Amino acid sequence: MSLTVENMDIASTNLPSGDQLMGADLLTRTQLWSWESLLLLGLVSIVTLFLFVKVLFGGAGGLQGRKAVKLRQPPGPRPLPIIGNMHQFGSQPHISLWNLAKKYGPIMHLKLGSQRVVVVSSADAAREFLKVQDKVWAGRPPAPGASIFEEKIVDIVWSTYGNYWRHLRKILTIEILTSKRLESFRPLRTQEFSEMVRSIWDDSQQGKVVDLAVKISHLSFNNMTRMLLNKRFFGVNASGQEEAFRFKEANTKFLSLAGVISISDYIPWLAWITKATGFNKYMKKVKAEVDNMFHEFLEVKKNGKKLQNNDSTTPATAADENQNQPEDFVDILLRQPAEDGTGHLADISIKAVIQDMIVAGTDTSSNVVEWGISELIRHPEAEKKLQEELDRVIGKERTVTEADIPNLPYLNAVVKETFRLHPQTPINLPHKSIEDTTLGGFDFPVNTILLLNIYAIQRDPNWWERPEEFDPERFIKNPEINVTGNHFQLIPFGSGRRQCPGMPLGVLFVQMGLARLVHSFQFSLPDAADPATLDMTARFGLTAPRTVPLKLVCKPRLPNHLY
Ligand code: HEM
Repeated sequence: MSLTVENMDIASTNLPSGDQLMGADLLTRTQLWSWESLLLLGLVSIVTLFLFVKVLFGGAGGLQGRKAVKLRQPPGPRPLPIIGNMHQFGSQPHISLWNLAKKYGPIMHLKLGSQRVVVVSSADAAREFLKVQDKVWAGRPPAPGASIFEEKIVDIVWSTYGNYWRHLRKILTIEILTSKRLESFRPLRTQEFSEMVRSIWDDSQQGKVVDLAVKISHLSFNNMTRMLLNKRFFGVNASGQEEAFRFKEANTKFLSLAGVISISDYIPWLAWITKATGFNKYMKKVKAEVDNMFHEFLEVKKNGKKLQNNDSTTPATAADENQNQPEDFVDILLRQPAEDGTGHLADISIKAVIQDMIVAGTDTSSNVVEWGISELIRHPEAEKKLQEELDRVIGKERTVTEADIPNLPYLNAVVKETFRLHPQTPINLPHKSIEDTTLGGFDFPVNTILLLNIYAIQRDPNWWERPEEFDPERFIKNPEINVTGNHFQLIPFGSGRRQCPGMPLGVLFVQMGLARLVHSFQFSLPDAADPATLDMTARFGLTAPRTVPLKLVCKPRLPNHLY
C-alpha cells in the first residue's frame, strides 16, 4: 500500500511517569498562569493608576497624543491594560476561548499583552484564513520562550514564512517524508508494532495490569528514532535503560516547556518575573540538555559510525532487522545543501529538524492511539464492531498488515472519530499574518497572531450531530470526510502551507496501532471497574494527552503463536 494520503481512506506526554520524569520543579502552563497572574494583578493595578494619572495630567505620549488608526476589528472581550486578555485563557484555553466565541462569534479579537490576536472557531472561518488567505497567514510568531533563549529560530515548526522555512520544508517533503521512503521503513514499523503486542502479551501472561500508555509511547518513540537515527531506544523489557529514559525525559521536558506561555514573550518589560522565579534558568538547562544529546548523536553519525543500539534485551530479530535498515533521515539531512544551494545544511539546522520530528511526531501519534482505546472501552458496541470487522477481513490466523487498512472501513471511521474528539493541538500552532489584510469585513494588520480553535471546530453543532458523542458511524454515513485539510470541520493536522507534513505517518501509526491492539486483545479496566468511570480528562500543553495514563487488563484474542 502506498503511503500517499489519497490512498488512505482516512485520507501528536503522556509518559506514564511523565510528571516524575519532568521533575517536581517543572512549571506547567496552569501553574505559570496562577503564580504569574497573582503578580500581574498587583502590577496591573499599579500601572493602571499610573496611566490614569498620566492621562489626567496630560503627560507626553498620552492617549490624546496617539494617532488614531480606525481598524474594523472583530468583536471580542475588552482587554485589560498591560496584559490584554491573558487572564481569560485559563488552564484550558481551548475551552475558555470556545466559551468566549459563543458570545463574540467565530472570528474574535483578543490581545496577549499588546500583541493582536484573532481567534477562529468555525469551519467556514477556518477555510477563509487557511485556504482563501493561506499565504497571508503562513507566518509564525516567535517560539514559546524565544525571549528567554534569544537565539535565531532554525527549525521548521517555528520558522516564519520565508526562504529558510521553504528550504527545510522542501527537504522534508521531497527527500524525507516521501511515500517511497516511508514505504521502505514498513518492515521496521511492522517489527516495532509486533514487539509492542508481544510485550503486552508477556505482561498479560504474568497477570499484570498493562501500562498501555508506556507501551504505545515507547513504540512511537522507537518508530521515529529508527527512521531518524537508525537507533531504537526501548527494548522489549525497557526498564533500566538509562540512556533511553534520559533521552525521552529530556524531550518530554522540552515538549512541556514548549507548551508554556512565557509572559516575557508578550510583555518584554516583565521579563524580570521569569528571571526572578528561576524559570529562565530552568528552560535554558532543559534546552541545553536536549541540544547536547542531539549534538552527540550527530557527531557519531558524522563520524560514520552506527549508533549503538540500546537493545540488549531485544530479540535477535530486531538486531537483524537493523542491519538491513534503509538510509536514515539524518544521513539524508547530512547531504542536503544549505539554503543558498551551496555546501551543506548547517549542523544546527539538522539538529533542529530531528528535534522537530521527535517533538511533533511521537507523543502526538501515541496519544491518539491511547485516546482511541479509551473511547472503545467506553463504547463496547463500537469495540465489538471493530473486532468483528478485523476477524472477518484478517481472521485469527494472522496479524493485521498495513496492506489491510484500505479494507477496514470501520477502523478508518474509528480513527477519524478519535481525531475529531481528541485533536492533539486543541488550539492549532499559532500562525501570523505576513502583511496587512482584510477578511470577513475586518482589518488585520501585519503580525496579527492567528489562533485556530480546532477543538471547538471539531465539536461545532452546526457540522456535527451530538458532537460530544463518540460515534464512528457518522463517518460510515459520510466516508468522504477525511483529515487531509480539505474538510474544514475536521482539521487535526491543520490545512494549507503550514499543514503537518507528517500527516501520512501520523495517520498510519494510529490506524495500525488501533488495528493491532484491538485485533490482539480484549481490554477491560482493572478490578472489573465500570468503563463509564474511566477518567477522560485531557492535560493541555503543546499536545493533549490523557490526564490519567491508561492502564488495562489485556486478554489475548489470538492463538499464542501470533504473539
Ligand atoms: C497524529 C499525529 C500528528 C498530529 C495530530 C499532528 C498535528 C500537527 C499540527 C496540527 C500541526 C500544525 C499545523 C499548522 O500550523 O497549521 C503540525 C505541524 C507539524 N508537524 Fe505534525 N502532527 C502529527 C504527526 C507528525 C509527525 C509524525 C511528524 C514528522 C514526522 C510531524 C511533523 C510536523 C512538523 C515538522 C510540523 C510543522 C510544519 C510547519 O510549520 O511547516 N507531525 N502537526
